[in-house]
Amino acid sequence: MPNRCIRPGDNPDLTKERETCTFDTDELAANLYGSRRNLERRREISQKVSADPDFADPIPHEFLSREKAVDATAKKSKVIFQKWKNLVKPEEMPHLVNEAVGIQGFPLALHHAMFLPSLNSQADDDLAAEILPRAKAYEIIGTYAQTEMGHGTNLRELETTATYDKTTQEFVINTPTRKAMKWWPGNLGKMSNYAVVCCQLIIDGKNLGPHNFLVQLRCEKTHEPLPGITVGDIGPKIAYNTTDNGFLALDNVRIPRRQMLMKHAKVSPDGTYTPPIHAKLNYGAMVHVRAHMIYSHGHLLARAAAVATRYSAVRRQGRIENGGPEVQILDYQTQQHRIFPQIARAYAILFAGQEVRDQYAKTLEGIANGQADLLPDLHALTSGLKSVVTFMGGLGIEQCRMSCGGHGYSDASGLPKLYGVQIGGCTYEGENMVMLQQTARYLMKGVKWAEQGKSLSPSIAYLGKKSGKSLIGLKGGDITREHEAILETLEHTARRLAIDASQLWEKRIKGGECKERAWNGVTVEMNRASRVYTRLFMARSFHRRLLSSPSSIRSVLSDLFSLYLHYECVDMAQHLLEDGHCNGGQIQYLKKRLYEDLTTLRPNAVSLVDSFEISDRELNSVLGRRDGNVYEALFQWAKQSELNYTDVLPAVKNYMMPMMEENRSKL
Ligand SMILES: CCCCCCCCCCCCCCC/C=C/C(=O)SCCNC(=O)CCNC(=O)[C@H](O)C(C)(C)COP(=O)(O)OP(=O)(O)OC[C@H]1O[C@@H](n2cnc3c(N)ncnc32)[C@H](O)[C@@H]1OP(=O)(O)O
Ligand SMILES: Cc1cc2nc3c(=O)[nH]c(=O)nc-3n(C[C@H](O)[C@H](O)[C@H](O)COP(=O)(O)OP(=O)(O)OC[C@H]3O[C@@H](n4cnc5c(N)ncnc54)[C@H](O)[C@@H]3O)c2cc1C
Repeated sequence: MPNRCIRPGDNPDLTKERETCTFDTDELAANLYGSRRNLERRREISQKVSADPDFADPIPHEFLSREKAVDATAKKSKVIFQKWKNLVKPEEMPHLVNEAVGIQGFPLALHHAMFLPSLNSQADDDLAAEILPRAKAYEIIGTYAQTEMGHGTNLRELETTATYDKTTQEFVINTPTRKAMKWWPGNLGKMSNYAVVCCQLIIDGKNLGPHNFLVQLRCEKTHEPLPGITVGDIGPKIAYNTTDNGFLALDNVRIPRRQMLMKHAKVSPDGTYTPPIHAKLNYGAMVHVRAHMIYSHGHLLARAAAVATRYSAVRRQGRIENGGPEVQILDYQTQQHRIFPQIARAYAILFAGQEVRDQYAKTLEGIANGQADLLPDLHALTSGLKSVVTFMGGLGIEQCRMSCGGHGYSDASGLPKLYGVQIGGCTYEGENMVMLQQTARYLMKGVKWAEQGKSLSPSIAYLGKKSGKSLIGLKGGDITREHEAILETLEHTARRLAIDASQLWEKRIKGGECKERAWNGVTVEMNRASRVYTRLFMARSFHRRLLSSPSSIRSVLSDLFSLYLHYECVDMAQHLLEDGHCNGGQIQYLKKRLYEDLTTLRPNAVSLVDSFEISDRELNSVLGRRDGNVYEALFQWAKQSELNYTDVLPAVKNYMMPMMEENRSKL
């Protein structure tokens, strides 16, 4: 079967891997990206970006100072949003940005991820008509400023105020304390001249909670901060260092009434407040990013898996049999056990990410027609997915990094940067432990609805089912039946954990604790239930994709799905065993199946990561390059280090040489 990545001059070990491929890599890539046409467009964009001299990097970003890297990124962003803007469709933009600029952020990241979505979904028609065309034409750059130095998670306690002044029909935006300064918003520090700012809405002394307001921060001509505005960059971070995450203080800055985002909640000129149809529609920009970040985080893990798999195919170290040749490290079972589950999880996350994006689009449609009934389900699902996927991705990338040995620690591998970017997602858009509790709240309601025989939405329909005994290992050799047996066991476990957590909570309440304190006493169990609910959704989503896949890739996807299920179950063995639903023998069976899966997938491992269709430029990894010629490339990469510009560094001349000289003269 053809792996279409083979080229003359490639590392022979990698070519051999590609020759053992049992499926059509283009078929799988087309399935992953939605169609042949999408795949071709993806390639076209990659090729055109590589050929465009405006995107050329004289030296890799890794060797640039932060300021120079920000500069290079801004320069390329201008090219994207002027020269390229009309050459790509909106849905192709993330790929173009990844190819051209990389993953550490760019001046318009928050403009796209949150500023435009907030305005689109929350500004009323008048404000939208005025500001959206300007924002879409990049006449202005905006961001989303919500988090403060003192509060990020607990939005109800944000301190920035927007006090309505009826006499002038203006809001007065104010930062009352040091810790009320906005802190963290991406592109706030230096790039944006506007922001959607989240403030407590105060009318006649009454606090009506967090609402969003459009605030101009900088002069459109000079880009200097406007009077009353203190704004700047918060400094270097683990990653995202080409993003100017910023601080902002507002000193009684006045804005017209109509700059409140009033599509849902409204304030009339006389100060009458009309609440939205759903209390949390103001939080819409966060739901937007949570719904989209699942897919982009799947891609980060896919990159790490691609680097680790390809490198492990070209790296030879040690022998499995005495007297045999040095083996490809990919032949070690431990290496396969480290890397193959990351390939499977990356596919699983990408599939789930695509489903949740569709669900988000349907929910938005409903809201546009005045119906927010799909929102609670979406909020629970995106909160759970966001938490599980970012944590899984971080662990996975770190496994991939370690699996590359010493070279994985070098920036040349691209893996440290991937890890830094990925783990940001555990924190932004709601800290993971907090968001899992949002999911748990929904599950607790679901448990009650199921007890009352009420109808349940598809994502929690399992709460209303009855458990049979686990058929894992008992259904014979049919792989389809085995998949179903495992999915049923996962359903049982997710249901059991939710019911157990609900009972623990109730017990504490009956014991005299108030609901909230009782909740805090069971949150570890609540979050467990949320994670398994989410992992069940991911498994179901992968299964749906397998069942709808064309026959040409069904077999390899089925192998991958088997590995995914067996790995997840072994990873969650404690939960499967805890209530006796599964026994020790069944866990042993799952482990045996997992080890078999590693062997089954081995000949297709490189081809499975080739189907992620990540160009060398986008991958930005010396170890993961498609041709596998890593050793020469490593040397060429290191030569670019600024420490190598001279043979004798000033640091050596000024300090080390005199020290050695002094010590020698003492002898
Ligand atoms: C060109 C390229 C374009 C690409 C676009 C895609 C980009 C993707 C990549 C992105 C790049 C990276 C960008 C990173 C940017 C990062 C930005 C940020 O981090 S912005 C700040 C994010 N901050 C947070 O997420 C704060 C977390 N906290 C909260 O969300 C809330 O405080 C809370 C939900 C934890 C609690 O809120 P609270 O008001 O106190 O509510 P309750 O807990 O009491 O809940 C009451 C009720 O409401 C429901 N609820 C809560 N939130 C929502 C919601 N968002 N939607 C629907 N429903 C919600 C909750 O479930 C309760 O329901 P109930 O029925 O009563 O149980
Ligand atoms: C890379 C990056 C980009 C960001 N971009 C933006 C942006 O563009 N715009 C913006 O507004 N913000 C942004 N943020 C801020 C981000 O949204 C917040 O940092 C995040 O929501 C977490 O809030 P926090 O910092 O207040 O954490 P805290 O809430 O202080 O968390 C600290 C600890 O307390 C725990 N904790 C807090 N509350 C609870 C609870 N109720 N139950 C149990 N445990 C709890 C948490 O689990 C965590 O362990 C960004 C942050 C990062 C890292």
